[in-house]
Amino acid sequence: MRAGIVGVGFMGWIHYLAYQRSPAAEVVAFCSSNPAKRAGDWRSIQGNFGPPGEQIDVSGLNVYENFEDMLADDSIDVVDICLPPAMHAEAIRACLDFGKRCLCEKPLALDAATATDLAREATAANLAVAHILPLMPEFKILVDAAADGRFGKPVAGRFKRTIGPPDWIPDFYDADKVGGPLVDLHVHDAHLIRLLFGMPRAARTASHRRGGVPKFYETVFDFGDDSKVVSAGGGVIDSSARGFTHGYEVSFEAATIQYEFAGYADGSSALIPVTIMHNDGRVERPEFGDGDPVEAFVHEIDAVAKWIDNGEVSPFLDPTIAADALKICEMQLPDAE
Ligand SMILES: NC(=O)C1=CN([C@@H]2O[C@H](COP(=O)(O)OP(=O)(O)OC[C@H]3O[C@@H](n4cnc5c(N)ncnc54)[C@H](OP(=O)(O)O)[C@@H]3O)[C@@H](O)[C@H]2O)C=CC1
Ligand SMILES: O=C1CO[C@H](CO)[C@@H](O)[C@@H]1O
Repeated sequence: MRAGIVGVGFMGWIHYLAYQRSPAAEVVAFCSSNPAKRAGDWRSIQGNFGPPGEQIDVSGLNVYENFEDMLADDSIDVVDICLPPAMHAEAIRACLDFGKRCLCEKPLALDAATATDLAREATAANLAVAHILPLMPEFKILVDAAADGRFGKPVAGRFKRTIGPPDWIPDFYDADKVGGPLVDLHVHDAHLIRLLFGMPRAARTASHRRGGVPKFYETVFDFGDDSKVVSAGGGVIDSSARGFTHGYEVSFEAATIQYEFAGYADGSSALIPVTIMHNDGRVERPEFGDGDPVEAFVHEIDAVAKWIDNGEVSPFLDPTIAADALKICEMQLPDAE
């Protein structure tokens, strides 16, 4: 599979690294508004995991300033959209108009209505959405276990995802540009909850807000009966000492799985490794390699290559489920109850 990346920022760089490692895919082109990046100087890129941006060799790549010029490049099988959230819908529609298939970073759009329209207009035949959690081994175990029933059905889940102030993201709390932490951050867990438990019918949320946009929240989801007890919380705390925390405790009928990772501004970190507490009292800690965060993106790119090369659509990349994740985020808004 031959890809062209648009938007050379944090995710553009991480996806680029994943293509270098993927046996099934390669980057053949990229599009950037920045002349230094077009010349291969990607050292200005900032992010919160993975290696820092580097000088890359652009000699074998088709480099574009104008997105439409890249869309007309016949050597590209898939356009990899790594633009900010507010630019996703227009970029996807431009790909569809040119008859190009695309992979778009999460969130699919800034609101559920636009996301639902996009999923309908595009379909899973020509649009994939890059929701990474189900491809991270620490989270994949949950979706795999729910799918194969090895521990019975999932019956309860508590999810957590919290960051320090994301000062590196302009307009973070602007509902028309990024959408704040529910749409940009919690959407990861909303997508996972949708995959594991199906669609909740409502939610009750308590939140601190900034300019009307939830900043820190706790939500309990309503699935219509008490057979599924699911909650999620997180957002932004006021301390830059926190880099990033995510984790969960998910109970299946026969076992409960726990995991949590926290990274701090001083470079330290804390980990509760994936721990399976079987109902019969056994404790199991499966091995998941060295925790290299780029590896999950290699799995993601490999899944996209299967889609492009064989038409095999992964449910993890399905735009309808990505749109459902945004519907869940909107259930959690203060005026949604
Ligand atoms: N899956 C995951 O774990 C993560 C996903 N994301 C998602 O990836 C997407 C991109 O986020 P991220 O890479 O962090 O963002 P960055 O700001 O780092 O990169 C976005 C890039 O888009 C290009 N761009 C073009 N026009 C604009 C504009 N008007 N304003 C800003 N950038 C513009 C720029 O690239 P250029 O200079 O080349 O034009 C910019 O570097 C978002 O949807 C985000 O939610 C983000 C982090 C983690
Ligand atoms: O996982 C992530 C860390 O936080 C960022 C800011 O909300 C998100 O964009 C990203 O998806």
